[in-house]
Amino acid sequence: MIKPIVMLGSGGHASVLADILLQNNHTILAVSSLNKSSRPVFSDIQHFDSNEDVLQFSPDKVKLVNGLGSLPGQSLRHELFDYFVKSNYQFETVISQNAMLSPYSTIGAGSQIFMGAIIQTGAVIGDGTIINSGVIVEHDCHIGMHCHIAPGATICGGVHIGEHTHIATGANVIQGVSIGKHCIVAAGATITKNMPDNSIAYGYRSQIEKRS
Ligand SMILES: CC(=O)SCCNC(=O)CCNC(=O)[C@H](O)C(C)(C)COP(=O)(O)OP(=O)(O)OC[C@H]1O[C@@H](n2cnc3c(N)ncnc32)[C@H](O)[C@@H]1OP(=O)(O)O
Repeated sequence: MIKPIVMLGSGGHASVLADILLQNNHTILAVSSLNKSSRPVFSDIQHFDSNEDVLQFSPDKVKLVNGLGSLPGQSLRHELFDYFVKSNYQFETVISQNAMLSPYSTIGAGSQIFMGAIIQTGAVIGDGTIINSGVIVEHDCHIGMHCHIAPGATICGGVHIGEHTHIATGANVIQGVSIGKHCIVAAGATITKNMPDNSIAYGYRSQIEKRS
């Protein structure tokens, strides 16, 4: 049975998710966010102003969708994920009908694959990771949990990316590179060398630095 959805958050990221869910014929029972959204996609959906209100829905009866966006240095998104998983909730995996996924790719629980994304054969996407609009994840890439691959980034074949790493919009990562955990690849950067955990890289001929 397809369980109805409770959405956490109602900002821009949540609205894209709601759009995909409705196109995929899901029912969104409620949205939880501090302020009631004026976005049309949420207009007919019940609103709660606290995440505590979500607990009134039994974990057996609903699935959650993590509608919080993710930018470098922010941790609320995965903290919320961990809090609700500890309370026995499951997060729905959201995949746009307009994404192209190889049947030989593996998509982790609660991950989100947006319009125009391409995920090739042998690729593995970790739990809770966002593959945003127009991202290319080439064959045999391994992307860890709670990463965000932002719009238009290209990850070439066989790349490994550790958990909680942000690959910003328009970045390019060449084939075979390893990027550690908690890294940031800045918007438009080109990565040609391995990056250690907790490092950041900027620019066309990317300088890799320790994160402060
Ligand atoms: C649907 C959606 O919208 S999802 C959102 C997707 N968005 C992203 O992925 C963007 C993520 N953010 C980035 O990539 C940012 O560039 C970051 C986080 C890496 C850097 O941000 P900050 O550390 O705040 O840099 P800040 O804005 O303070 O700039 C510091 C300097 O670096 C420069 N700089 C910042 N980002 C970059 C970049 N990507 N490439 C080159 N230079 C940069 C700035 O111009 C500035 O230079 P200046 O000192 O000469 O003026």
